[in-house]
Amino acid sequence: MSRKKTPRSKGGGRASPSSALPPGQGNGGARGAGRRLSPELPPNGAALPGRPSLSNSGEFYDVAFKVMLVGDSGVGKTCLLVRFKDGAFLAGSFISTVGIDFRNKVLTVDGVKVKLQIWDTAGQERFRSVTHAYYRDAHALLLLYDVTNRASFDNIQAWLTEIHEYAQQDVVLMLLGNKVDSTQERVVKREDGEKLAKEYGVPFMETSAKSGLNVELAFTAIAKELKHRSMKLPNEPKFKLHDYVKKEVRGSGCCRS
Ligand SMILES: Nc1nc2c(ncn2[C@@H]2O[C@H](COP(=O)(O)OP(=O)(O)OP(=O)(O)O)[C@@H](O)[C@H]2O)c(=O)[nH]1
Repeated sequence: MSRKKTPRSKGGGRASPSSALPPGQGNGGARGAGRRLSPELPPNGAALPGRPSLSNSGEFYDVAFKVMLVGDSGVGKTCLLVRFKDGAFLAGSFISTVGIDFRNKVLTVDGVKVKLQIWDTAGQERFRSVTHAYYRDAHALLLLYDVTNRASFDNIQAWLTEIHEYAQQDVVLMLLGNKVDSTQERVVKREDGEKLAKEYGVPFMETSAKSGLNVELAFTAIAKELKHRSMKLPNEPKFKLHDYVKKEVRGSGCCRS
């Protein structure tokens, strides 16, 4: 993914929220004005039962969901996505996202191929009107703050207000405190994040796009929840996202990076 994320430079046009791509052509950013997303992502996220689709990376998937990364500028949304998608960390000078961009990744969840179409939004205020339009189609939102930036944590309430205003009522939401590798610069305690998450009833974990801590877990947990919601078998026990996160989450500890 290019660090300079302008709608034009990413491939010739910002994707419209109501625009669309044919099944299996969604990878690689908000390209191709006029192509629509909706056929690929039905409202409940499920693909047609028994008819796996083929993503443009050549991978088959059974269900597809749209996930959005939101939070203040600089909290690490792009880096989190790049870490998850490519296993790499974007170090160096910070170039802010312009508008919105996306990447696809197919995960196997309990034997089911789940495609996540992950939208990376610009955190800067001036792009809010662009990103608001995308909330309504999102099945899940990962809301990030930066543990080294108090303001990004204080702004979480405002983000939640925005989410309640623009996203679907049943959207899957998770709060992430990113950059926990920066132990010296940390100003937001883990307990503060936990308390806020509890107050709003959302699952919480701390992450590091730099070290990779809990990055895979955050996306896997979301994928599991969405898959269980859309494909629950009659006798299957209900998947409990909060419990799963609590059980699986790894602390940053002193030396894990
Ligand atoms: N130490 C550390 N730095 C990080 C981490 N994640 C991101 N960064 C750095 O933080 C800066 C901002 O990261 P981005 O991923 O571009 O932030 P963003 O949230 O996408 O910002 P916008 O595009 O403006 O919304 C970059 O310099 C990254 O290298 C992390 O986990 N640890």
